[in-house]
Amino acid sequence: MDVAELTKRNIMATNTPGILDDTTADAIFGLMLSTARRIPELNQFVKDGKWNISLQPDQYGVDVHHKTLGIIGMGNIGSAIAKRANLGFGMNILYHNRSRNKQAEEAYQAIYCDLDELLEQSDFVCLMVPATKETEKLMGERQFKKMKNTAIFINGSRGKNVDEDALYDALQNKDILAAGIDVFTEEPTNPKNPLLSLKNIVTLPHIGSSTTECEYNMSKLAADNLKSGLKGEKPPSIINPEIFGN
Ligand SMILES: NC(=O)C1=CN([C@@H]2O[C@H](COP(=O)(O)OP(=O)(O)OC[C@H]3O[C@@H](n4cnc5c(N)ncnc54)[C@H](OP(=O)(O)O)[C@@H]3O)[C@@H](O)[C@H]2O)C=CC1
Ligand SMILES: O=CC(=O)O
Repeated sequence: MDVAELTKRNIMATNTPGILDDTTADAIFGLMLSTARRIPELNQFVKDGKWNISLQPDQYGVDVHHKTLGIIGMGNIGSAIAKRANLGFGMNILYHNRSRNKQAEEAYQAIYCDLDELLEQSDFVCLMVPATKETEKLMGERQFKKMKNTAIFINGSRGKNVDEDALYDALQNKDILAAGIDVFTEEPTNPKNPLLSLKNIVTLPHIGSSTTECEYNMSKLAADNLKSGLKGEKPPSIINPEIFGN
């Protein structure tokens, strides 16, 4: 939304913050586990009736626990991912924002890094920044080349934040081990998207907040916002409260 323009025209803008943080973090952490342990691929292997000898080394996944997770965008959802990773899986947390997140540093021993340092040191890189002019194609050829070739890239943010051609090349050339993505540049993605032809990527149809409970809670808050707005009252989660004056 162009909030500045809405404010100029005295139009209320609302959203549903907070409600989806844990639900989205569950989905993105699940994507990370699925990619590292190759769960969708091995699920298919069993269902296709191919499990007739013991698993071969070329089917092994990689560990998640005690590895280093780099979170680009340590905000609400990034912090919920860091909580799961650090307190649940004993992972070391690196993060990059434009500003420091002292709360995450204290609660999850997260270490602030510049972007290149994070990319070079992380076993998992998880992108959780908003889509802005500044973050468009934040992950491109140069950034994928900085990552370890044993590392896994996860995008739980917005498709536009990644150069999909560069991601394809990085996966195809084995510059990185694998990727898990919940979001695409164009959604729904074209079934001919070259990324879908690769074995070392796990894809989801933007399911971050898609649980029965979370969708209900978001709808309810959206309805509460609308009801207040229609009565001329300040909605519970208004983005531009300045239109009500101080
Ligand atoms: N997959 C899904 O279903 C969902 C995806 N999302 C996506 O996740 C995004 C993050 O959500 P949420 O955690 O709630 O947002 P927050 O605003 O809480 O966090 C965003 C973080 O990104 C950082 N950031 C912003 N711009 C930059 C930049 N240019 N460079 C580095 N860091 C930056 C911010 O820190 P600082 O300002 O200090 O830079 C902040 O820590 C959403 O914008 C949305 O696109 C959200 C919900 C569900
Ligand atoms: O990506 C989903 C959202 O709610 O934002």
